[in-house]
Amino acid sequence: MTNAADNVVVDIRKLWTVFKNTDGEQVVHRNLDLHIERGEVLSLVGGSGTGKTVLLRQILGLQKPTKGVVEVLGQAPGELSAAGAANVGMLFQHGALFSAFSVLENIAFPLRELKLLPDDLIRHAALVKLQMVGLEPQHANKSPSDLSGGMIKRVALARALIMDPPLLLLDEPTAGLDPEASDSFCDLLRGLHRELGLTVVMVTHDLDTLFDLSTRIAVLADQQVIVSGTAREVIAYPHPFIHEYFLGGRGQRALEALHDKPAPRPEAARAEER
Ligand SMILES: Nc1ncnc2c1ncn2[C@@H]1O[C@H](COP(=O)(O)OP(=O)(O)OP(=O)(O)O)[C@@H](O)[C@H]1O
Repeated sequence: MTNAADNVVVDIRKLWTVFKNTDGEQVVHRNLDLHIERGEVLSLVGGSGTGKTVLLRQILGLQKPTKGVVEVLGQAPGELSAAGAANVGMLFQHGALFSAFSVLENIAFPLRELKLLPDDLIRHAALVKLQMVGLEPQHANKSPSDLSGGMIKRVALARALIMDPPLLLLDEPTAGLDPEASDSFCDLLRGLHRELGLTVVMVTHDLDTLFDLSTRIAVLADQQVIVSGTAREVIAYPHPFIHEYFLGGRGQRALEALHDKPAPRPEAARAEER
């Protein structure tokens, strides 16, 4: 029988994040707990400055907690070996492609940096990922400047997936995309989550993306996760931020769309039913 703890991909316990600035100390996270299980698409929402991006950076190992524990698959992310760092893929908000590199060189970059595989294998792996994100082989030699916003996101996603990470972090995945490109990128993410059995942690301000992809939503306010659950559970929680965020005009419109379709569910739960 599988122990519930074996399924925990991200384990955050009693996390404190404190920055020293000109006005003194700023406490961003106070005793924050968050556990994310295999197969979840966990979305972080919260007001500006509540520490969503800092939390993603801590899961990626780019920033250390002031106090407390952040573990990915049982290890502190900052202490992972180069091969262990392959456990986490990150899609940055603006794609963050290298402009001097071709599409294929961008996708291959993390694998090339590892210096473990010969060039032809790296090229093959990058071409597989190009196809996986819905791009054609003829896009391989293009420069990022020749691509649309939607295509840049796809290339950045292919690069984030090049090492086959079990955990994918998404920072505003649909920001800057028009509604059609945004829907199509959500469809791609949903398909990859299902097919690859990924665990996903996402920060988004876009309510359509939030409701479309999340299996669980965690709300950051008052330096903590004040509630986490399905969209319906979170919206029912009495807190001024939640009221303003979800029940304002924008939230109401997204909610009406939500009522028309079934809630997304974790891939792990679906797999157990098979
Ligand atoms: N390296 C740093 N040094 C000092 N302060 C920082 C640092 N990184 C983040 N902060 C501060 O921590 C707070 C949380 O930042 P963060 O970027 O995580 O917010 P956020 O929830 O992602 O906000 P937004 O939704 O506006 O992007 C902000 O007040 C920010 O100025």
